[in-house]
Order: sequence, then C-alpha cells, then structure tokens
Amino acid sequence: MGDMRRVSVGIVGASGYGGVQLIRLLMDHPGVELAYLGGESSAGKPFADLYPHLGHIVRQQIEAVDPEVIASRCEVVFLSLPNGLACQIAPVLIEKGCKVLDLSADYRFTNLETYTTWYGKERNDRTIASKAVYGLPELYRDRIADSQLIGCPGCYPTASLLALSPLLKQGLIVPETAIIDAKSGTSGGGRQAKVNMLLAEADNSLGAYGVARHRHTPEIEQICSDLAGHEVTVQFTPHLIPMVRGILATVYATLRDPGLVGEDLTTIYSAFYRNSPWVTICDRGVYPQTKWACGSNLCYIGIEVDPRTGRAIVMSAIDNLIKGQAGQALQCLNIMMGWDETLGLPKLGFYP
Ligand SMILES: NC(=O)C1=CN([C@@H]2O[C@H](COP(=O)(O)OP(=O)(O)OC[C@H]3O[C@@H](n4cnc5c(N)ncnc54)[C@H](OP(=O)(O)O)[C@@H]3O)[C@@H](O)[C@H]2O)C=CC1
Ligand SMILES: CC(=O)N[C@@H](CCC(=O)OP(=O)(O)O)C(=O)O
Repeated sequence: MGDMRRVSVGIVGASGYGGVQLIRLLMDHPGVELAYLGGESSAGKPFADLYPHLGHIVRQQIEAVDPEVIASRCEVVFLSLPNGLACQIAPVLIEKGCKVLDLSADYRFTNLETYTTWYGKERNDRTIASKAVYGLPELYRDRIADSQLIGCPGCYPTASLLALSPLLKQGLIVPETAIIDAKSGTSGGGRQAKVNMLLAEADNSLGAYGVARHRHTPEIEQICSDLAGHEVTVQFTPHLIPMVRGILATVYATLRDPGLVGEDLTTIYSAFYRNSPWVTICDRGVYPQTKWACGSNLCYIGIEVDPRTGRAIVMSAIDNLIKGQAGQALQCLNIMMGWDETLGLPKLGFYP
C-alpha cells in the first residue's frame, strides 16, 4: 500500500464540518493527496487559521471556487456545500473527466421534480443528474464502482435505510407501516451560526422538528421504493438532541409473518450485511448507543421483535459526520478506485 499512486483530490467546502472531517480522514489515506481546498467566506485564508490544531499537518490556503481550475488540478473532487451549489459546479467537473462525490442533496434524487418540490430549486443539469448513483455502498456497491458521479446520502437516510433495508428487500414488513423516529446531534446542522444551535438553546432540551415535512423523507422513500419494488411512503420524525455528534434512528414496522422472532431477524440481518465491513449487527438483547459509533465509520444495528404488536423494532447508530457524511463519501471513493472499502476509515470510535 505504501507504494500506491496518489490520486489528486479537491475538497470544495473545506472549511465546513464535512470538509474538515474529510481532510482528517484523507490525511491517513495512502491513495490520495490534497490538491485543492475551496470555500467562500474563508477563501484566501490559510486552513490553519480556521482549524489551528490541524495547521501543522495542513499547510494549504482555502481558495475561491473556479471549476475549471479545480478540474485542472484534481482527479477527484468532493463537494461539501449547501444544497443547490453542487449542481452548478459538478457539470464542468464531470465534463473535464473528474470523479465527483457530492455530499449535498443535489445528486441524490432520480426524479428531479421531487428535488425541486422539496428543496425549492429548479435544475437544468438533467443529463448529468441522470448519471448519478446513490452513494450507499451497502445497497449500491456495484453501481458506485462504475460511476463518475455519486450523490452521497443524507445522515438521517443513512441511519434509517441501513436499519430498514433487509426488511424491505426481503419483503418481511408491510412497507407503509414503517415509522422512523430519529435523533441527531447539533453538528448535523453544519457550522454556520444558527440560533437554535446555540448552547443556551439546544442544551437541556429535546424536541422534534420538520414533523411530517422534513426533506429527508422523500430521499428515504425513494430508496425504500426501490427496495420494495413499488412506491412506498414512510413516517419520518427527526429530533434535535443536546449532543454534538451522532444519530440514533429507531424504526418500527409491522411484520408480514407474526411468527418471526428476534433471532430470525438477527440471522437475516447478519446474512444481508455479511460483506459490509461498516455494518455491525449487535448480539441479541444489545441495543446500540451513538457513543459507540462516534468517531468511526461504523453503523451499529440492534434488532428486536415485539410479539404483542407484531412489529420489528430496529435501532441504528452512526456518527453523522463520518458514516453519515464524510466517511461514507470516502468509502464510496475507495469503491470507485477499486481500493479496499475500509482504506483510511476509522474502525474504532473515540470512546471510551
Ligand atoms: N453535517 C452533517 O451531519 C451532514 C451534512 N450533509 C450535507 O453536506 C453538505 C455540507 O454540510 P456541512 O459540512 O455540515 O456544512 P457547513 O455549513 O459546515 O459547511 C458549508 C461549506 O460550504 C462552503 N460554502 C457555502 N457557500 C458557498 C459558496 N457559495 N461557494 C463555495 N463554498 C461555499 C462554506 O465555505 P465558507 O466557510 O468559506 O463560507 C463551508 O465550507 C450540506 O449539503 C449538508 O446538507 C450531509 C450529511 C450529514
Ligand atoms: C440536526 C440538523 O439540523 N440536521 C440536518 C440534517 C443535515 C443533512 O444531512 O442534510 P442534507 O440532506 O441537506 O445533506 C437537518 O435536519 O437539516
């Protein structure tokens, strides 16, 4: 591995949480070199001014965004920008032959009308968008390997879909009965200042938001529909919880066969994720905690069946900035480049 050719990589949005998390991961990756860091308000500043604790490792400056310049320097570009910007930059990068991994919602949807309805932005890059592959490796590994453009999933969809997929794919639940109750730490909202993310507002408090209208709902439904083979609606309710990193999604769904028990589902999940190094199925009676995943690219899944209600109850825990964002994007790059899917990704969390 030490003699691997290093691929030149650019990160647009390097000053944000996704960008800095990518930089941290790529510093330990033997196959890449950082060739460009881009931003808007941070353009012209040394990266070290923004993140002094990484200044001894990352010497570059943040630069203004010019897709032609980026394409001339980079073989691979990560776009970690607010929604609606990647679709203005990616077409040039794709045309110039770059591999592009977008961390926003711009390339997640197969139907751009759905994107416009939920994100309120018109699109004129249909041809390119139609080539994008949804970057959830546990479901679409083969397609990711052959793609030039990846629409990396949102953090809630990652946790929710990894919990639901085996049940949907094998027809074990009535899809429309699926209810996803998810909790996220505040880093899910990005690095810009927002009043509801102030410590004084978010601390000592837990509440739902975006109820019955969160924009991750159609994204989850798109993939659930693909797995079920027909249009599926789900109920998704996100909550903001007073912690910085992590998502816990608890999914409830009615089993078609009321005779199924927890052991059956644990066996089914273990088989489904047999070749997925970043999914860990908990032993019977063990339910995941966000702290276990924090700092790693792992998704922990715990499974239960309530024989009284006939429902499966599946819990999944991820770090929203790693498996839910930057780590997943790097996992996709590993697959696109034909590298080991685990290369450069943290196997153990921070704690304890
Ligand atoms: N946070 C999370 O848990 C997750 C986030 N995502 C998605 O990933 C993307 C990035 O999120 P996150 O890292 O949290 O966001 P941040 O708000 O932390 O960072 C946003 C970045 O975008 C840059 N930027 C903003 N506007 C422009 C512009 N016009 N031109 C160039 N650069 C610009 C900012 O640069 P500057 O600072 O220089 O202005 C900054 O580097 C978003 O689409 C988000 O929805 C996906 C999964 C999880
Ligand atoms: C806590 C918090 O605010 N979380 C964000 C999720 C961020 C994310 O993943 O959004 P994209 O789909 O735009 O990538 C939210 O609910 O908007």
